[in-house]
Amino acid sequence: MTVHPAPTALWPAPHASGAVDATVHVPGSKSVTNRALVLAALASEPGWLRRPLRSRDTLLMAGALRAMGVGIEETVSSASSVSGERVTGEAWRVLPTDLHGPATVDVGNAGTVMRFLPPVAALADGPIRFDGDPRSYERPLNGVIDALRVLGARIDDDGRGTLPLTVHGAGALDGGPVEIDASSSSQFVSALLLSGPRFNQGVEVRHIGSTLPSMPHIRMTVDMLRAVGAQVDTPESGGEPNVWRVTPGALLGRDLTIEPDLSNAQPFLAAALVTGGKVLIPDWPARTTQPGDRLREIFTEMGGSCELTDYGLEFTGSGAIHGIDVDLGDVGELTPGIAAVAALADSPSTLRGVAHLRLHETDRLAALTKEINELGGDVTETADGLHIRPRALHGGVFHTYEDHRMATAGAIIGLAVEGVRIENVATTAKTLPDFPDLWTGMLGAA
Ligand SMILES: O=C(O)C1=C[C@@H](OP(=O)(O)O)[C@@H](O)[C@H](O)C1
Ligand SMILES: C=C(OP(=O)(O)O)C(=O)O
Repeated sequence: MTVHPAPTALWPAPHASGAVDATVHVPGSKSVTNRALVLAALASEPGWLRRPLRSRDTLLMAGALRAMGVGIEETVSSASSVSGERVTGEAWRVLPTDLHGPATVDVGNAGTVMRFLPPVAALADGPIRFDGDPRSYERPLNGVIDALRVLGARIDDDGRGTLPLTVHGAGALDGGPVEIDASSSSQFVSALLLSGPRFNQGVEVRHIGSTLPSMPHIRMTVDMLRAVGAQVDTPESGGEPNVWRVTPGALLGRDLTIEPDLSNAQPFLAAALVTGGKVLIPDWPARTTQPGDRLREIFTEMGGSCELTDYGLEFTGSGAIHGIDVDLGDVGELTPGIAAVAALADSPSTLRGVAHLRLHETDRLAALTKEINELGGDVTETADGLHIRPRALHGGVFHTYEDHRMATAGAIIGLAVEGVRIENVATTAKTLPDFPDLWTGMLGAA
């Protein structure tokens, strides 16, 4: 069993003594696993998730669905990997049921749980109370709460548009058309679409805000809905801009093998870039809606090169790291890792389009600025991102603010800067509990 440091412990981030050369098996995608759990729970027949991510966010999702009556059995099974190999791993069998309360849901600080489940709870029979970490009280939920009320749900909250709240499920929801401003989180749109097939009239979601972040995650929702038999009309399929329509209907139970989490592959690819080494990520999908796929292009522009084969993605650093000017609005969750690499580059970087990161696990723009600058860096916040002017950095404590991606960003810097100590590396358990072991394993292989 892996022993992780106590939450407040300082983890000495390993310094790379040479170029890394490693194969890293990255566990399943958080975003795919949590969507697959919701869709399987709403289906009209049992389904399978193979190689699901087992982390805090996905266990909270599974726990919440179980609390509403869904059966989720954890077994070990054999399945085909993306590259066609037979691999043995965990599998979850999901047994849908009539959802019911009373139940209490702990969302932790998982955006996917706090946004995707209130619409599910509206379909349950009985009260479902939602609560979570202190930070979950600060993350916006108004888009989901207001929309559900328009669609016919009864919700008790304290009027701030955040947790805690109770959804008084009536066993069914009218559904129909609704307008929302999803500029603070794409998860508002995904949440309403995922449960939409089970609403009496389906749902028509019209986004009326100025910007809409994380479009690949909305495409992931649409693709996964279609894969379980839902009919979804989107702007991309000839519909109106910013309007998504889901037709009411039963969902199929599927047998789904979960892709590796490409955003969690980021620190390992960054290690190849920073050390001028080589990292192979098996099972990188040839086609995916995961935002992490953009790393092939972004990290290539920053100095690396990559080759996608049937086996996976091989990423090679050249020894040089270049700055970048990039809009990350579509792929905001990649920002901390890109900022870390940019702080080590040979030219300045501008990261744009990510104002909504101030409402993520922590205010990521403030946290990255403070922590990189405390190591001697020169980062300034802009209205919608960061300016990063690389400078020689020194060791010190890198605080993580209970944000998994801050911890992995600090580890990237630690590869190149001696004496970086990460506060609470255990926070990576949100999506990648094995991070410390995978990281030292990668370096041990160097
Ligand atoms: O739907 C999803 O699975 C996610 C959507 C994005 O949220 P935002 O649109 O709130 O950034 C992303 O940052 C988050 O990590 C996962
Ligand atoms: C923003 C993130 O998570 P969440 O699903 O909690 O929004 C993230 O993982 O970077």
